Amino acid sequence: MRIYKTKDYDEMSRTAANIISAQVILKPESLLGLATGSSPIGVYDQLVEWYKKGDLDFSKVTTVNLDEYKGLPKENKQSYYYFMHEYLFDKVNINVENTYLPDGMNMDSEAEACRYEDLLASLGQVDLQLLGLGHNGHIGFNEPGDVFEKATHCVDLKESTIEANKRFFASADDVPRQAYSMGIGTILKSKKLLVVVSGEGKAEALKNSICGPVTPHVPGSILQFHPDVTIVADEAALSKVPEEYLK
Ligand SMILES: N[C@@H]1[C@@H](O)[C@H](O)[C@@H](COP(=O)(O)O)O[C@@H]1O
Repeated sequence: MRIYKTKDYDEMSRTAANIISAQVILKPESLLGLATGSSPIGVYDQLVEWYKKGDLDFSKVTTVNLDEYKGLPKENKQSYYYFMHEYLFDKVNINVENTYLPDGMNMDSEAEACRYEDLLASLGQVDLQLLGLGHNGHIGFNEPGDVFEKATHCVDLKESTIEANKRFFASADDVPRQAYSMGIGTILKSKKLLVVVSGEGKAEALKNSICGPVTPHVPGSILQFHPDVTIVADEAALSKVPEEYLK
């Protein structure tokens, strides 16, 4: 596990964007795993800026997203489909036919989970998966629980996640109660994982993910078992991680 400590959110975003840029430059036909939430917005902004300068070409890139709210149509501004278009897909030269997310409007949970997992399998190994970390240690929408979910599944969101994400909605009542998410097993199949974490509010979850026991009660702790993980986090997020882990 490599850990890069940055001064703040902006430096975190630039550092992670550099890693993604290197991936796309070295392998233009990369399969990228993408994430949503406030953590990766700065990364996408930076990638768009470099694209506009002519430094990046996304024309051969394919993308898969970690998760999507169940029940939100694509045109809903809080859907992850909308988010990805707003922050990245509509701003770079990616072929949108090569961008994939779970279909939040498929109400048949089992069918949608199978469809997405099969689709992922058909696309092959993800070269680099970008991840954020939830306040309760979740990755994707894999909430703390008694088992690590292997494959894409429908998740009942925890109250703490609904609370954390309600800032994007008019009220907590508007936050969907369920979501589709890649499983922990799906995420671990990626060649590389790149995790961006910012702010004091994530310090406990990040410490538990890096230094704590590997347990499904802290889904992020599974990162310790992946052979190629890079964590880019700011000082505030790393404030509870002992120095010896940062060498
Ligand atoms: N499903 C997303 C996750 O993929 C994200 O990593 C997490 C953290 O979000 P944020 O970056 O906004 O703190 O929350 C959401 O629930």
